[in-house]
Amino acid sequence: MSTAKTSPDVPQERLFILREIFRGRALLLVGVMVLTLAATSATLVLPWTVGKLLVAIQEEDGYTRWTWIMVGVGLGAAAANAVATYLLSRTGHRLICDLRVRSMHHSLGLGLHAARAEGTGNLATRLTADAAAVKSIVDIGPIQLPMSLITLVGTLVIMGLLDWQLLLITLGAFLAALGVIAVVVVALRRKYTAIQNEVGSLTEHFVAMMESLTVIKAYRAERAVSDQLTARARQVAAFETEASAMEALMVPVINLGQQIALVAIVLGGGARMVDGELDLGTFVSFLLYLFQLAAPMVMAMSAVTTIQAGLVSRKRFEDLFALPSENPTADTAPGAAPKPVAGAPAVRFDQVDFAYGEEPVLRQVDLTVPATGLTAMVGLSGSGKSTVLGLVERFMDPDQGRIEVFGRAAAHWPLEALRGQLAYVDQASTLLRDTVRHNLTLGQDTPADDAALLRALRDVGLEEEITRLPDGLDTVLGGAHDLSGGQRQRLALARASLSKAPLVLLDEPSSHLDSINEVRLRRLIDGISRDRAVLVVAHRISTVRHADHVIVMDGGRVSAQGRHDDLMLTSPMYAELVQGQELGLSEEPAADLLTGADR
Ligand SMILES: Nc1ncnc2c1ncn2[C@@H]1O[C@H](COP(=O)(O)OP(=O)(O)OP(=O)(O)O)[C@@H](O)[C@H]1O
Repeated sequence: MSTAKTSPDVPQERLFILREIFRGRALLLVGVMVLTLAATSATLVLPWTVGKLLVAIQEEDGYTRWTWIMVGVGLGAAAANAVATYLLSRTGHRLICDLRVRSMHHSLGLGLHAARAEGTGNLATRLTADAAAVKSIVDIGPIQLPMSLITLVGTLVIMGLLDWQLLLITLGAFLAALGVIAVVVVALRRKYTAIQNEVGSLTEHFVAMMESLTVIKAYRAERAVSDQLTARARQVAAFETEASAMEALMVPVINLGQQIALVAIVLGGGARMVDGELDLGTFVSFLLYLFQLAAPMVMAMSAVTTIQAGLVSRKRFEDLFALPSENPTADTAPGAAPKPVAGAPAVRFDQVDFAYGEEPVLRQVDLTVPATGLTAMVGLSGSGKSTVLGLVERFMDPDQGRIEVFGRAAAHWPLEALRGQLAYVDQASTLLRDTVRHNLTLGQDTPADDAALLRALRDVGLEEEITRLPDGLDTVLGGAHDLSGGQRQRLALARASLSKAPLVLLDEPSSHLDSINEVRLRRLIDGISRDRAVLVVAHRISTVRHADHVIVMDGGRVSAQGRHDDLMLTSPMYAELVQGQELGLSEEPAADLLTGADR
């Protein structure tokens, strides 16, 4: 089955943020809870101590003691709150670091199709905006929310104990406000989802455009591209403004509820005080609790809205982790030794069909690449040549048919072992933004020494150019010291030549090479193919003329296979390709230009 178009039913793993941060840290959880409770209790007790202080002042007895108690309670609450917040924040940073590491690890393990579909920018947003939003759940969830809820409930209980009739009046005044807030919270969740998706999409587009900066500048498209990005940024801003409008409703609605309650209580409570049913201390304490009621409500509301945004980001992490990774040991028979079968061809395709989407790209492809020697694959652009290489690498799996690598079904090779048999130069000659040395030794268990690296560079005519770089082999490529297209291609070839892999896959390795370097390349390939298999995709017939075996692709099918001379007689398609190429080419275009040393 093709991994390109199917998304297997991967059970979505829930990410329990709080469970993750407290896993194995029970003591920390207990500590945070005790501190939070202490801070909340102190806040709750404070207005009661004010009442006591008032009475003490009235009775001129013990007010110094109550003043000290008030100061102690206030300082204690502040200290407990600060320590709990610090402990939690420190743990939160660890969680975010773990989440980032897990995201990067999972992104690197994704199949190529899934990674491309998700998009670089969108994946990068997980490390930035999404991680920050999840962190806010940690900062707020275990402290601000419980503290505000405990304070709220505790305040209501104390108010009820002070005077239940006044409490009923208070609740009535706040009821309508809470109804409005519930509706707003639900709507906000939807808005935050839209915002975070749109931010991911904006980042994705921005990264893609920055990667195409050369072309954008060459075609003076900065304004047009900037307009496109601006439209997306405005869409984000529009969503954010709508969310802000909803958030802005919350505090005034709570304040309105509080003011209505205040008027009702001053009227009701005042009348009862005049009648002597209510003493001054209780009335003042009740009023203080009423004023204190709005703060935990606002705190709880702001915690709920921030947590909503964090939960949307948590879902985005869950979605990422649910994307299927490449299966490193798909279908591997237990105990199967990942070794090539002696005497088997390097590659064999048997009736292979493949499609990236609906439209078939390869149809009933049968081909063989011998275990040693040079096999060339030719065909018009879009005929499926790179797709064949991608299937050998198992970047995708075929829809139908069987692919064997060194005598074993590709699907039965553990992925690492399979790719250990292959050296690959992709069409873009991709290099890492890293040193020349790391680029050359990529994937080598024991990195080759400098002498071997320089020899490989000499073989592709790059030794002098690399040693001239400011840090030689340790120069970082891609920043201030970039290479030309042809130099990149030659460096990628040197990397492949340094690999000990028994099968070398080259996707148009000469497209950027001048005639001198093309001759060098041909010699390099001849050398490698003496005792290994080389499968080269090439448009230049000069590269394939000497091949031991030629595969001709046409519209996703193998139209012919054989030696050059035979194909010239039997394959009109091949003959046409060769004639088209020969118009402007001599047999050995620039062999004479090579210096004695090069030869
Ligand atoms: N990642 C992809 N997603 C969808 N379709 C793709 C993808 N890669 C290639 N194709 C399509 O598959 C077909 C074969 O592409 P492929 O790159 O294998 O051809 P090719 O023979 O190597 O072409 P060229 O010589 O131009 O490099 C083309 O029609 C192409 O549009």
